[in-house]
Amino acid sequence: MKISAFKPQEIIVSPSILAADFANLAPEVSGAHEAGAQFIHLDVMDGHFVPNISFGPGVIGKLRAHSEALFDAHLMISHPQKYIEEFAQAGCDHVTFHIESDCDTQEVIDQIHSYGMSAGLTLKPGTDIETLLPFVDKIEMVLIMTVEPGFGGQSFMHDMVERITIIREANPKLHIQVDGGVNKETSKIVRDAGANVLVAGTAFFRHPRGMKSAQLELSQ
Ligand SMILES: O=C(CO)[C@H](O)[C@H](O)COP(=O)(O)O
Ligand SMILES: [Co+2]
Repeated sequence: MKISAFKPQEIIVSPSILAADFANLAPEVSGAHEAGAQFIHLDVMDGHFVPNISFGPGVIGKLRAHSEALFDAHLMISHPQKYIEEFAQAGCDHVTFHIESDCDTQEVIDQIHSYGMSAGLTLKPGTDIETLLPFVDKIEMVLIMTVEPGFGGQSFMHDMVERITIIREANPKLHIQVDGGVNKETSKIVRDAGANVLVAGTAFFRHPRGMKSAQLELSQ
């Protein structure tokens, strides 16, 4: 699945498997797609760029056979340039990395594109949004973090919402993804501001009435 199959006006839910049952990841991923999610958000953490360790290309490669959803990797790692080929081979369709990573930003964007994947850039809440502006015409998606990266289940940072408007004005054709504390209430706020890709971990996989209810609440 390619991101070009989706329009930036289209509302897309990207469930973060960080909140799924790690002992049952294959049915969690296939169930999310069956519930209507068109992306699967894969939070890769190296214990260095962020204080947490999650999973890597090995796990993603095993999951690939269980879903036709767009595999949307969010790399929270210090040296993304070392691993792009591995994420491509694992079956990722899209790779987002952090502008604070220790790499040449344009070189990593080009590397991602060279494997036929779409590229995304993101930034921590404390990083100036202006740093992203030189790249908005070079990538397919911007990810606005609405929590400090590293852990699921945190509260949505309302003061990040104005970043969505800034990016939407800078490039109306970009996909704008929001990640962190997205639920029934906050999804409306970010959609109204111009975001179209909604990452949800806790609100999706731990919804009391299941994934289909979560999908409906996040996209309506
Ligand atoms: O990138 C992330 C954390 O760094 C996760 O994608 C995010 O936190 C999703 O979890 P939740 O919806 O529970 O906030
Ligand atoms: Co994420």
